[in-house]
Amino acid sequence: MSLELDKVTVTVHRATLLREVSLQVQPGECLGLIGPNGSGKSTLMRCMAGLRKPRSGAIRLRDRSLFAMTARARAQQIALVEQQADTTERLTVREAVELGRTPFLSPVRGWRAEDETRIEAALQAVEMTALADRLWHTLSGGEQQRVHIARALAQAPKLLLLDEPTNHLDIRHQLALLKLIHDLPITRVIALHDLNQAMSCDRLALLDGGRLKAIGRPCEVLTEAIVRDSFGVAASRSIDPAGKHVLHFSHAV
Ligand SMILES: Nc1ncnc2c1ncn2[C@@H]1O[C@H](COP(=O)(O)OP(=O)(O)OP(=O)(O)O)[C@@H](O)[C@H]1O
Repeated sequence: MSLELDKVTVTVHRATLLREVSLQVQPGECLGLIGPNGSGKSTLMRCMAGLRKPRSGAIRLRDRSLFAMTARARAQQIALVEQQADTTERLTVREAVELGRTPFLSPVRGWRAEDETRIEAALQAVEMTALADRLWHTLSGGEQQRVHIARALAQAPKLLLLDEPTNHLDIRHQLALLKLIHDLPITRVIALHDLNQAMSCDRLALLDGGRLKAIGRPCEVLTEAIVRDSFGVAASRSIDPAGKHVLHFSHAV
């Protein structure tokens, strides 16, 4: 599922949050979204999910305008895991994950065995099967985050958008989640703060002050000069024994 943004500009009152951002996400690609705090990553994610309409510019999902689609049609294709998601409902973990199947249900299309299978697989993928009957509000931050991801997986999206999904997760669950995302055969956009984790994406898009500053292969985008300029950090880069580029940060500049 391809996604194309053409000169997307978002304003709030007099502030411009995104300025003429144009990019294409190719089918099956994992595009990492990086940038300092406040650079516009979450705003761009919400635009890509169809939750925020740009003031100008176009967003097309496989050649179709995102905003010409109904919310239900969008939800059948796109899943978004937001940075801060909460619910006041008294839900169990399983019920929270079942919400991922809502876009596919209708009066003529009830709950099926296929939905059940997807719920079980999603719970298993994030290692939450054992906690399936626990109440959502009793979970830790990291466990809640894993449930959000399970809900998005249960949605079986063609485009998966993840806004800092490793937030709250311990290092084992961070690595397990990144591997899970890496192995998914669908189009993915993932906002990450950890620049070394971002190195594993197929390509990176760097936002700075609401503008797209660079897009390309991770080793092209995350140069020492760009890290200094956009993130204000002195860094050096090396290649580890597995052939992966690794950034070493020394101090703020
Ligand atoms: N409703 C709003 N009114 C005014 N400014 C806003 C509004 N929403 C977001 N902003 C501002 O827009 C900018 C971009 O915010 P956004 O959340 O997209 O950044 P981000 O790159 O995701 O940041 P972070 O890395 O801190 O999560 C920020 O400066 C933020 O303060």
